Amino acid sequence: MAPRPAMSHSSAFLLPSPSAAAAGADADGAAYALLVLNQRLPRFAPRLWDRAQVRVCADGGANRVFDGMPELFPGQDPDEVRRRYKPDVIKGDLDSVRPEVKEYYSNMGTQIVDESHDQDTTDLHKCVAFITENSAIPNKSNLCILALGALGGRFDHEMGNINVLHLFPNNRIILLSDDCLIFLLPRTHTHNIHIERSIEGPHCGLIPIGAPSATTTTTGLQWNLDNTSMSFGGLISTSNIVREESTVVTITSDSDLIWTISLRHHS
Ligand SMILES: Nc1ncnc2c1ncn2[C@@H]1O[C@H](COP(=O)(O)OP(=O)(O)OP(=O)(O)O)[C@@H](O)[C@H]1O
Ligand SMILES: Cc1ncc(C[n+]2csc(CCO)c2C)c(N)n1
Repeated sequence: MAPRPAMSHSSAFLLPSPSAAAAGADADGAAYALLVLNQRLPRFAPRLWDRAQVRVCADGGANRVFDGMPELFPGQDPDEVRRRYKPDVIKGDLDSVRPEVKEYYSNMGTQIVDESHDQDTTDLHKCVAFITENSAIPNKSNLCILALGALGGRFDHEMGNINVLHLFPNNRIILLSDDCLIFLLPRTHTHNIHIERSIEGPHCGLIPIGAPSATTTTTGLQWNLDNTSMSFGGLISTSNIVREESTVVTITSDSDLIWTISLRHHS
């Protein structure tokens, strides 16, 4: 295979360290946009909210912020918590956000974008397009979109969410739940995935969802691939494990692949 440029990946945005918490950017210069979907908020939602430079709710995701943020701070006044976590934008076909939630945030200055005329793209798709097309968002070339609540729910929604990764292969988008994260590894690059052992692993998978792969090569895994082909109906790499001594997993493939890794529950 022709040599290809390297792309680095890190889940350091999930670390509880205060040094990573400088609003909007981390040590590598990555900037974050937070996208809240219509599923229960993961426990680390407030941490990611504080680190993001823009916060967008996909339709019913606004209900989850309204109801869920106060639940994550049980000793505190719910309205005070809600004022701290005000979305910048609520966007979608707006058939799931409750009227009183829409009004509450609208009165606080949240931008409400009604796209109910478009019944051919999902709310996640609409929100990713909004972020990538919005010229007011700085650091776009380093921007990583973190989508909360994208996994572990209805299977059609999950597949729609994974399709969005394939629709925007040139944007960094990470789908998250309480249990795992996933992102796309474009075939144009070789990938160096830095493993944050305190928060992720060891279980992982490498899956050719969009198209079969004729050749994939990895290092750092218990079951590495060595110029191996993968396809549905043949081999796909599930229930793999990051080797104990590996700080980096490397992956090169002729096809776009999905990388997934488990999240640890104490983080
Ligand atoms: N159960 C779920 N599993 C995974 N993702 C979900 C789930 N529910 C919602 N989402 C995500 O949150 C976004 C907003 O959800 P919402 O329920 O507001 O959408 P919706 O378009 O009204 O869904 P539908 O009409 O298909 O039920 C969806 O586009 C999807 O990306
Ligand atoms: C072939 C086909 N299948 C399903 C839908 C329905 N759909 C897809 S995205 C969406 C919006 C959800 O907020 C809806 C209703 C369609 N349009 N075309």
